[in-house]
Amino acid sequence: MTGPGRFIVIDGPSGVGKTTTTALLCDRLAEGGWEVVATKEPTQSTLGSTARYGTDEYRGLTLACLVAADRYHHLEREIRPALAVGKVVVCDRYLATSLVLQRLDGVEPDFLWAINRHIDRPDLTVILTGDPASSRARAAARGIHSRFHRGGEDAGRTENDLYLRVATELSEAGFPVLVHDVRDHRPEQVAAAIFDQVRARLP
Ligand SMILES: Nc1ncnc2c1ncn2[C@@H]1O[C@H](COP(=O)(O)OP(=O)(O)O)[C@@H](O)[C@H]1O
Ligand SMILES: Cc1cn([C@H]2C[C@H](O)[C@@H](COP(=O)(O)OP(=O)(O)O)O2)c(=O)[nH]c1=O
Repeated sequence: MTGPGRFIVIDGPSGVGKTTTTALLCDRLAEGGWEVVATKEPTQSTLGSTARYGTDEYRGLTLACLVAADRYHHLEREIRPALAVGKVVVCDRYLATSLVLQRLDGVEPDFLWAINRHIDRPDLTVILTGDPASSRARAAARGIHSRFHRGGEDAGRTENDLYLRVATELSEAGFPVLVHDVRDHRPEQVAAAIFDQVRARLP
């Protein structure tokens, strides 16, 4: 339960279109009269910036705990207060990112679940998947600051496959999950498809 508001997460591989989709989805929700908060992880706090720009310095268990700490801070300071007053919170990256990237970093899933045990369960987690070559190329064109996203198409395929596995894992843990393959669809088409699913969960 997340209070009177609704908590929606958009997650998936780097370059797949999370940020673009989040913005378009928020526009549609706002047009529909909902009060919307668009947010992302890592956050812009000191903890979040350290995680986002520190993936060469911080690794494995250290990075896993850092992003989990940023997540709890995010929940306390931003997400829960917005949900408490009935807003729709749309968050770009959340638990699924940790289950994928920290696992690629050698951290055991049990540990990841344990340190994330007290986070809020989103009303819907949307996992975007797509052609790994396209996603990696878009991420590269935009500029890459993360150690996890420097690999080429093969690394992109591994990341994409792991998101599919994590989608199943989240479902089995009781998280409502929607997997959406972006294919060669335009961002507006992706947002429209997701909007219908999100709207069905709104008050
Ligand atoms: N469906 C799409 N088709 C073509 N280009 C896209 C699509 N979605 C996003 N892009 C472009 O790809 C790049 C990465 O998108 P972005 O939303 O930042 O991805 P992410 O947040 O998942 O890393 C951006 O330049 C964006 O304009
Ligand atoms: C939320 C999160 C981020 N991170 C780190 C590593 C990621 O590469 C980075 C995400 O940075 P970000 O700038 O969001 O990447 P992109 O623009 O490609 O979506 O933050 C984790 O390692 N685990 C997490 O759970």
